[in-house]
Amino acid sequence: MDNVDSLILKLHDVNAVKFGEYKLKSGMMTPIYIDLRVLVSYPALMNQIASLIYQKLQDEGLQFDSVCGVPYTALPLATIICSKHELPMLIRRKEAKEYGTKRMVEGNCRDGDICLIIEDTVTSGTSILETAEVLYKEGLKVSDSVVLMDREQGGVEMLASKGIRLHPIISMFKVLNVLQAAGRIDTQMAQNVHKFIMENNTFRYNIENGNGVPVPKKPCIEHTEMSYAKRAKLPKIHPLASKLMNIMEEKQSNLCVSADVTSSEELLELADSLGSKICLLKTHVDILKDYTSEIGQKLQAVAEKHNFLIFEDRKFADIGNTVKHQYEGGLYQISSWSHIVNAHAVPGPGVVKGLNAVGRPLGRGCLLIAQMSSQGSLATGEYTQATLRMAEEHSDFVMGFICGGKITMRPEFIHMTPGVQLQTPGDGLGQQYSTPEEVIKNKGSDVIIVGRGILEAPDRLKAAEAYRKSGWDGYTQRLALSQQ
Ligand SMILES: O=c1ccn([C@@H]2O[C@H](COP(=O)(O)O)[C@@H](O)[C@H]2O)c(=O)[nH]1
Repeated sequence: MDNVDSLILKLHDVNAVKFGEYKLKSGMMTPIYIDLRVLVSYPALMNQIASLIYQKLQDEGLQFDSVCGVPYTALPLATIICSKHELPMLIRRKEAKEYGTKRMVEGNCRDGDICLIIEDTVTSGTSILETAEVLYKEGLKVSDSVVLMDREQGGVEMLASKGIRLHPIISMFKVLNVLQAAGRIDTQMAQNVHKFIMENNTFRYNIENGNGVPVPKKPCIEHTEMSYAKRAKLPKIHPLASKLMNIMEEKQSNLCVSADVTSSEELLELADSLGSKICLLKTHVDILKDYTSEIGQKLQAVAEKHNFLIFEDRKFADIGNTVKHQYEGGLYQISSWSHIVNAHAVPGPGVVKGLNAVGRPLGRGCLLIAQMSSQGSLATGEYTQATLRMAEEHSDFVMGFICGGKITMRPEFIHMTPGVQLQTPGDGLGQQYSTPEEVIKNKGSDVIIVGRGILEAPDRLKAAEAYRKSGWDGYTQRLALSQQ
């Protein structure tokens, strides 16, 4: 068990994480409450948390002149860190003294100094912002803040809109997964809390200017549709998802061609001839009868020429150590040429950790298979929900999903849907088809994955254009509908 997992269990033991009906600072009722004020009674826990926070600011390479803990819970944590590592500390007063200097900040500081803010729990981010505003009045700058628990309800986005990067250590989804895995809460409870978090974001994006406006008093449950271009700029988006969304907007294409051909020559020819119509090319490299190691490099050159990304549909599904080898080595050396790969969630988070170890240093991304297009697929219901939680916990590498339609309201994740054809309902082998309009406009997916609808057409280029147009029309209509 890693450090964070054991900490979550200890926090649950001391009642710092509780389930029930509680009221937040904003007035919002919540089924999960994080109460870290009890920590002062547990010095060993205080030290463990202070070490984790210090580790985080080291890992992120944060530069600062002083540290300030948001009063009151984070104050002793900041004190432990500053005392142990001999860092200058500032104390923000909550109320001015009636006498003496009447300063709101205690400690020595110079104009222009950078102050790092430490917080215990973030919901909307307003407590950190209030502290930053007091520090600004003293001439200090605040660019970063580290928080132990992020309730994932819009704090990161709200602070980013005010120029403060928030670095969370533990997400609410991590808490739910660890407690569920340890049998401390049941699936029903995990699902209820998950749903509450997803539906109660305190930050609403302003469609007009792409900036956000905090709405701390009123939960935002009506999720407005954002353009791919706006989503590409979100602070928590995976860099590859951002790149893909920019490509989609630029080429007006949400079409991924599934290049299920068996000769390398045909694969390269297909990539080159359809390149201008697509945002993504999906491969099954193991069906090529004549694969050689140059194919990957040649495909990359075509991808650069036409500005699309490559997605090897490898569907990894083994333990972390094995998928690491499968991704990096063997005949295909997939990590060296494919921007995106996908994985089943069935082995548990180890599969993502293994792929992450190879792919993240190379700037690669991963899609989790949350649902499948084939008849009788077992990837439904609780499995899909658990996949979603796994993605949320590993969003530094997981950029989205293979799914039948939108499965999360989080705009950072990209949804890609296979089983798309304009005419046929199925292929007699279990494949089930929907139209681009159904998938993009009605079901809220982002990318259509089309294989035989294009490959078996008499004129592949003409067919690709028909699918591109149909997918793009679905998207523009969806945007228009959400703004009515
Ligand atoms: O659920 C899934 C996951 C992946 N696929 C893949 O997409 C293409 C679909 O090809 P069509 O010719 O358009 O049916 C194919 O490569 C599958 O392996 C899927 O269909 N469903």
